[in-house]
Amino acid sequence: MMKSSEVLSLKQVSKSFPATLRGGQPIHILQQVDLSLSDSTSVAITGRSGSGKSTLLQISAGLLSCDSGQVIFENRELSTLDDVRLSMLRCRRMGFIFQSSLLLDDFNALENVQIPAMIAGCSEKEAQKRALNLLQTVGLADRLYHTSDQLSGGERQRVAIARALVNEPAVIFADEPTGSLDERNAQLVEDLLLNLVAERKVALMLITHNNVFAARCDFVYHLHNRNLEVDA
Ligand SMILES: Nc1ncnc2c1ncn2[C@@H]1O[C@H](COP(=O)(O)OP(=O)(O)OP(=O)(O)O)[C@@H](O)[C@H]1O
Repeated sequence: MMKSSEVLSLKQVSKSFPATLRGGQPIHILQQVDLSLSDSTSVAITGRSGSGKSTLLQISAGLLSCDSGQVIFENRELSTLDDVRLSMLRCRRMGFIFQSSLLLDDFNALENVQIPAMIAGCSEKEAQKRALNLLQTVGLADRLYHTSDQLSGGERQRVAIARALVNEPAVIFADEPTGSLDERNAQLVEDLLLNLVAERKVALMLITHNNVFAARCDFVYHLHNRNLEVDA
């Protein structure tokens, strides 16, 4: 078996949000959280609504800063990077999938996948080649020229998966990727994501309320009382 290497590591990460009401107390969301994520590995984070799952994902991706602790991504501590470097790192090394696919309305499926590759520095030809290949992988070879409004919810989410992979990221952050899908499409997206982790040696951080999907991941953590507990 091939040895996997660490892609992302959180060390003693804490985060509070300031009180929104005058005189109120800050809300402590995360307290000294440790987490490690390696390539070809999937980690699911579950927890009740408001427990801090999305906050944890945003901190892991450098979209939000933590109050204390370290977030180390491919040997770089995110807090040491300026906004431009952080954006380039996100664009080139991280893929994102959210509950809603967030496709660009004025562009077709092929362009939606191709554009992030061009932003990352690929030539138009190379970007199109990658996009075509990925859209075939997610079963959308016959939907290349459909715009967002001409695609079903499940198809849009599969375009979002192809888009997340186009720059060959080290990690995919998926926040409730099946949350708005019916059972059949959710199953399709689950299978696709987990197969891609194995095939493309990518790491997956999955936030989900779906315990069955979570249980298919290599590790399952439950966010409770501001920290991660191993799900028994
Ligand atoms: N910018 C902010 N300012 C103040 N409070 C915030 C902010 N962002 C999130 N929160 C609060 O932090 C808590 C955790 O939010 P978060 O979105 O991380 O939870 P979650 O576990 O992902 O929830 P859900 O499952 O409902 O999506 C919530 O109580 C939320 O109201």
